[in-house]
Amino acid sequence: MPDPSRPIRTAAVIPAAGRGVRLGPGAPKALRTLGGTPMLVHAVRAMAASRAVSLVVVVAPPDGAPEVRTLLDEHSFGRTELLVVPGGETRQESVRRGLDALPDGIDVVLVHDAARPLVPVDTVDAVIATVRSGAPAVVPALPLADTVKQVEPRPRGEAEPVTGTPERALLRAVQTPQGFDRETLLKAHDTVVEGEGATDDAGLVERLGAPVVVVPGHEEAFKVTRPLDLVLAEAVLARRRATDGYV
Ligand SMILES: Nc1ccn([C@@H]2O[C@H](COP(=O)(O)OP(=O)(O)OP(=O)(O)O)[C@@H](O)[C@H]2O)c(=O)n1
Ligand SMILES: C[C@](O)(CO)[C@H](O)COP(=O)(O)O
Repeated sequence: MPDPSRPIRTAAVIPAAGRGVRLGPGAPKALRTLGGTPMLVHAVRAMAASRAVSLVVVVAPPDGAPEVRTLLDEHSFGRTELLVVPGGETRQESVRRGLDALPDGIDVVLVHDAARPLVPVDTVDAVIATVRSGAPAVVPALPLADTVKQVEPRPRGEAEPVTGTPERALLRAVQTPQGFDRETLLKAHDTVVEGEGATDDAGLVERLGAPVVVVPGHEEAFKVTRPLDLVLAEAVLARRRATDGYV
């Protein structure tokens, strides 16, 4: 039985073990710089900016945990505690390793892509507040600007037959941090096996049949995936530095 007088503790797991193949050749994506600072450092700062987040678990490239620890030790994240663990071959495996490192006493868990370095703190806080108010799984998301077609996939270069057009007003593009009641997220990772097609943590929870809710996301929480995203991220960061004194 949970002790109602114990304060709710929130931790963030940051999967940062991806290679960044779509960004092109270079260092692992999380270690590439944005305005001279590694993307991962921006992502950790974004989580530490929330007063609710007391611990950040960074999931480093599988053979790079000591280097990532050294890099993070060169920066200050206020009172937020940091752990660094090695990641796995897939995002799901990397998140699982981060969850395994969580100490007792954490009730709410955020999972946040290192590849979304510029998520504003208001979005982080809105996700946490919604989990704390009783929702077991919360995702920030935005309506789509484009119409979406379902297709029969064909090899690259071949025309793909369209099989349907989902109603756009019912669709949302999902971002991170996604927020969870810890037990729900652990159960989802324990239950849903890799390869069942979940591309995010909320997708694992959906497969349990547990409710997932959406709160408004933010345009600046976009994922740095392709080279053009890096151009946009540099521009957003330069504007923040010029107008908000952001580091
Ligand atoms: N084995 C993996 C794969 C991905 N990630 C992390 O999951 C997040 C979202 O993944 P994505 O943007 O797809 O990153 P990459 O896998 O690095 O990109 P790509 O698919 O282009 O290689 C990133 O922060 C990435 O570091 C991870 O921790 N472990
Ligand atoms: C978790 C995520 O960022 C939500 O949009 C996304 O699903 C990650 O996908 P990726 O292909 O692993 O980047």
